[in-house]
Amino acid sequence: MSPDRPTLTATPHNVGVDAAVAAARRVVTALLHAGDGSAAAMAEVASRLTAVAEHLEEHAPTRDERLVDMWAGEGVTRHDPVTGPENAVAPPLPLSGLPDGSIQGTVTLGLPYQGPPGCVHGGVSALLLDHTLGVANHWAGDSGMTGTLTLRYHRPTPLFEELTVRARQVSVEGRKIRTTGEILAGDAVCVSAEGLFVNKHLPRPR
Ligand SMILES: CCCCCCCC/C=C\CCCCCCCC(=O)SCCNC(=O)CCNC(=O)[C@H](O)C(C)(C)COP(=O)(O)OP(=O)(O)OC[C@H]1O[C@@H](n2cnc3c(N)ncnc32)[C@H](O)[C@@H]1OP(=O)(O)O
Repeated sequence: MSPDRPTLTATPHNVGVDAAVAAARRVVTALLHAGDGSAAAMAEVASRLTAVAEHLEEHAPTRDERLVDMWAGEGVTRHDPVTGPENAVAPPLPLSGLPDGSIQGTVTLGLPYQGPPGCVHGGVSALLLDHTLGVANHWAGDSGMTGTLTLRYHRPTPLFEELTVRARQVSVEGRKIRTTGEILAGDAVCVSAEGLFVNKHLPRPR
């Protein structure tokens, strides 16, 4: 972590659940690449993956216990579907704070996130931006829940290329927080977002 660019998201460890999740992401991507015409022994793959899922389910804590754990301490940034090293659905997108108060991260998305041919699904872009705007609010000090998120899709967002996702808080008036952000490929803005967040926080599970 560089001192003028603090990391705002959990750093993945190469052991424990983080390593297993990294492997699971590879499996999801590899299955999509393989497709139905693959020469891989899919019945055996399915059986081995089912055995893994059953092993995990058998040893998991209760859902209530897990929710408490997720919402305590550093856990808060470990499970979300955008940055979370414990969440195989997350690309993941690491985010850092910049000296000007904005935040930024880079990510390259593959086939699991495809919408139009060779391009990122618009809902996936919305997910990345909603979360990044939310983290920008935390970083700025006033945060809340998304009330309205307005997106403009300027040009198709490419898969397989490094994207920059960035956001900044623009204003706070009473409980209303305005935040903006973009997804860029190189210097070109692919998607821009304007969010109206309302300062409200649901209680954390205990
Ligand atoms: C130091 C290091 C820091 C870094 C650490 C990082 C840690 C990061 C950790 C974690 C990051 C998390 C990032 C998460 C990002 C994802 C966020 C989400 O996905 S949130 C889920 C989706 N959103 C919902 O489910 C909301 C559902 N809606 C509601 O609950 C309510 O409708 C809510 C809260 C939006 C408003 O309800 P009310 O009752 O509290 O508010 P009322 O009193 O009605 O309105 C207050 C003012 O806001 C306006 N307002 C209300 N709702 C609005 C809306 N939907 N759109 C626009 N304005 C709205 C109203 O017009 C009013 O304005 P007037 O004061 O009259 O000027």
